[in-house]
Amino acid sequence: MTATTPDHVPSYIADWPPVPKGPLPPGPRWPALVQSLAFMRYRHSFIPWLHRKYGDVFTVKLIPDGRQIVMFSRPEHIKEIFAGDPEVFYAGKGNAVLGAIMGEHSLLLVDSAEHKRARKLLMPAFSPRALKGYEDMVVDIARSEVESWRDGTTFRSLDRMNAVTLEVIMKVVFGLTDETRLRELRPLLRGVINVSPAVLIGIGYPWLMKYGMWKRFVDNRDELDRALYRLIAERRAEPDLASRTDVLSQLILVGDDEDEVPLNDAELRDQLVTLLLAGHETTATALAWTLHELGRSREHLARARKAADEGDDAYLEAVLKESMRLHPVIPMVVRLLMQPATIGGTEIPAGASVAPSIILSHQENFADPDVFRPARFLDEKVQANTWIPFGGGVRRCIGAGFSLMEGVAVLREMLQRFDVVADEPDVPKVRNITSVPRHGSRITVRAR
Ligand code: HEM
Repeated sequence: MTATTPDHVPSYIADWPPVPKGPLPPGPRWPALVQSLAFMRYRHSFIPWLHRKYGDVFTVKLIPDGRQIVMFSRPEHIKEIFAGDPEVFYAGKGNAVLGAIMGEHSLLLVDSAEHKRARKLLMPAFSPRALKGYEDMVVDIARSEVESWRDGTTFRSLDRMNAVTLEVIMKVVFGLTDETRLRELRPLLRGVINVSPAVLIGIGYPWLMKYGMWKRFVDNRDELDRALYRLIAERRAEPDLASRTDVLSQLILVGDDEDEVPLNDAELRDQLVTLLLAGHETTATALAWTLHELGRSREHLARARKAADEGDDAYLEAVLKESMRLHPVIPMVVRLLMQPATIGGTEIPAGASVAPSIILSHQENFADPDVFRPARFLDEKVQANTWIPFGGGVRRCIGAGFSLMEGVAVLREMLQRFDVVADEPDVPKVRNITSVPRHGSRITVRAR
């Protein structure tokens, strides 16, 4: 906390522009705390309700300081936001609450020149060529998961998909193969992943860190950091570094042959934790929703099974995309305005945020929005800036291609061996920032 920050203001918003006072698009007049609770807990009904009541552009006010977020859902508005000047449309500042976990260098948290540099250094590890290099490892992980399943068993697919995507992060992103190391890291990583919103909000008040769940969080994070710094030092010393195909090895090498300062240890640590938190539960959730949809329809299952048998990855990718449309994992994308900006003819003052609503865009901009129809991503032209599960512009999810590659590999391995049945409908529940299936997307698997 800075010397001038009063005690009741969390440190992560201390350097934000002041909360604007001028007129903004309409929205509820309730206290910020009430709006925040509705927004966080009931977003799948609250946001469509706001849209029905106030129209295409509306404003909500959130804690801790009653700051306004102006929500948009029309493609032409979303386009303007994604194309906005990154010096004005900040994405990182809005994620500052995650700083205590992800670290100050995290790609998700930085803006401006720092973001440009980090993004440039990380991009090669997510290029189509790099993704091809990871695929065999992902297939092995998916295969060994599926081989552990028994005919006729019923389980929460979300839990199994979380286990798969955590293995993928540890082996493909961190490049760990040694079972002892994996055993050491797994609980530390889970401790960071399972951090509760109360811990996150409390992190803005450093004096709290000596107590209870905050102390446990800080101790776990510090132990994880020590393990990660050891891993980075060992990897730097690996004689076969240049030929390794994991993400960490590529991040260590990048910049070496260019006019760019390579990532230092603290930056590498922050990007590893960021990739873990941004890539693990999101992909698992998307897969769990996909299994839910396939499990509910014999017709879609049969078509996807055929695609798995024939190696028709394009169809499996369309299944994933349609599932992510119908069940957005992340509800919205936020940009904090550092200067006033005009979106769709409305001037929004500096200090407010603008946010394309993924939930609304995926409903309002598609025909028969409640129907699960993967073919819309193959036979029909999807209009730009309507399907936005990965955000857009210079901040678009760097792991989008990675997660689709991973999702297709898991579906292919699974569907070649098992059919899935989902007996009960599932509904979204908010878990931190992701919208997971409330009942974990329970499925029964039947050997083919
Ligand atoms: C279904 C899976 C995923 C979903 C739905 C998802 C969604 C998103 C969204 C909405 C954003 C913000 C984009 C914006 O502000 O415009 C984002 C950013 C990001 N995602 Fe993902 N993501 C997924 C998987 C992954 C994976 C697998 C990784 C890495 C292994 C990853 C790493 C990141 C990073 C580092 C950013 C920050 C990018 C930046 O600010 O430049 N994500 N993701």
